Amino acid sequence: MNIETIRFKNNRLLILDQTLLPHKQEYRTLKDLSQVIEAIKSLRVRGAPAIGIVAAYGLAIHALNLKALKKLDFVALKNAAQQLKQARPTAVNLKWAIDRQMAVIENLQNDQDEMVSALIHEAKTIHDEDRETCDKIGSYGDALIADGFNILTHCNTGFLATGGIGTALGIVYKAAENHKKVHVFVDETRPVGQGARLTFWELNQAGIPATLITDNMAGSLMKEGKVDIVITGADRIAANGDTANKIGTYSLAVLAKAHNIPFYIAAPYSTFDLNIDSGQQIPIEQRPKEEVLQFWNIPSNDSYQVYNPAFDVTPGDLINGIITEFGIIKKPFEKNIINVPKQFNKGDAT
Ligand SMILES: CSC[C@H]1O[C@H](OP(=O)(O)O)[C@H](O)[C@@H]1O
Repeated sequence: MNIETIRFKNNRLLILDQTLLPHKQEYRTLKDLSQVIEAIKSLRVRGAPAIGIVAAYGLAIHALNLKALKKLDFVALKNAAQQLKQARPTAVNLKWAIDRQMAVIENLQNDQDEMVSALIHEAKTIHDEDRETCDKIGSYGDALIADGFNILTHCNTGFLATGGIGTALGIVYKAAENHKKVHVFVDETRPVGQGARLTFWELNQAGIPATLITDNMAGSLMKEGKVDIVITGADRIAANGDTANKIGTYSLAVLAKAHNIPFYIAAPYSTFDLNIDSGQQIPIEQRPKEEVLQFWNIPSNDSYQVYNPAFDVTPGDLINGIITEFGIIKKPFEKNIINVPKQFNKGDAT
């Protein structure tokens, strides 16, 4: 796939504007901090790893702009970092990437040029690492995919959501690359339609067989025995394996359990938040009511009640395993998640 989701060249940050897909492929230059924050909030760029990467570049762009105005100092960058972290509360990759950026300039506060080049370099490193991480997740996850499998997935977890081939969808790409005949049931993923607009588009671009379904069809497909495995992405994973992901993921996990279908999460280790013990502590983003109303062309009204959480939390006991760049983490998650970097050497997928 040679479509670039995020491009940083000659100190310019461009993103493929995902709010226009699949109808238009248009790049948008993000020239300053407010444009980066707007792009993240409005889902022009979205997907846990992708928003972390763009936020990291965004802080570097902000440092360049401040330097040109002779206003660059550590405190100004700390304020900007806080604003970026608040752009979307659930995906921990955003906080993780920004904290990484702030850590690299912690001891460079007296040298503006050093701070700028360190921020640019670290953002590029985060981007390159994610590209490699996606490849590893794809390879480990491919071990779960048999020839002829029907895979059901939710939301978008492909190259549009990451710095590489993707997480859950990256596994589909790897399986296809390894000449496995796979087919994907794509949940449309209301209300924003990341599945219908983005995943369905990615898979058709790649020539991988895909069938678009509405979210309420998943259960009957499973009952008819048409789904071999469910794999989704994640936005934040607690130390006990409880996982926040796009709204509707929990329903899929319950349905998969009821039909004895394997349910896996695919995510980079940067999506784990070991500061929280369980999913109850994961902040869930509440999004504007208009996202639901506009689908039916219902004009917004202050008196209308609309419930629109962007994510839900799937308890670890409904998850068969978590596919990461270190391998597939199995239960007991409480024990195995914290030991991941030590426990898994390359190729130790279990
Ligand atoms: C690899 S992307 C992870 C995650 O991000 C998406 O959320 P959003 O489209 O709101 O950014 C979705 O939950 C994906 O599973």
